[in-house]
Amino acid sequence: MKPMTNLRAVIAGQSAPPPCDETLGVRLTEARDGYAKGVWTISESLLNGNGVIMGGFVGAAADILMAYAVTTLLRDDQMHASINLQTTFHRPAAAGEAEIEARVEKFGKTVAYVTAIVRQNGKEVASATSSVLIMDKP
Ligand SMILES: CC(C)(COP(=O)(O)OP(=O)(O)OC[C@H]1O[C@@H](n2cnc3c(N)ncnc32)[C@H](O)[C@@H]1OP(=O)(O)O)[C@@H](O)C(=O)NCCC(=O)NCCSC(=O)Cc1ccccc1
Repeated sequence: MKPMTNLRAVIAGQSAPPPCDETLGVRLTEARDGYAKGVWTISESLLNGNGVIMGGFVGAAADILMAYAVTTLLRDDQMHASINLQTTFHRPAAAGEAEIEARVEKFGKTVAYVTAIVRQNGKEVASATSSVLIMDKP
């Protein structure tokens, strides 16, 4: 495995984001108290055969913001991993800009329950839920 990126350092502006953020075009704009917000610049390279954005990429973008929301509540000696991800596609997403907001709904000792909403042109494009395992760093 490659070295880990410390998401707390990313939030603090002290580290570059992990490669997946750049690959997908997701940029964190705010993260605090179990909440994270970001802008997703959606490339045409993510279009599917129907001419809309492939649903898996929409879920992945939401997953990225949910990770930042959880990170705001972690101790420095903790890390996390998503253990499931469910995305509902309310409208097709198009190439261009979208906004993503993520919230930790419940932060337990070992599992956090997180939701996210993806909006484009002021309309809800997708909503996502995820359970996230909280672990001690090795
Ligand atoms: C169509 C339906 C599933 C159901 O709609 P209904 O319950 O009948 O509701 P309604 O008709 O009210 O429509 C709701 C809103 O949607 C809008 N709209 C609809 N169609 C289009 C359109 N063509 N283009 C633009 N907009 C369209 C429509 O104007 C309305 O918007 P509005 O309220 O006026 O602003 C809708 O929820 C939807 O498109 N969800 C997203 C599904 C999605 O993107 N999935 C992920 C990608 S699939 C994948 O990756 C797998 C794959 C891989 C490879 C190859 C192939 C597949």
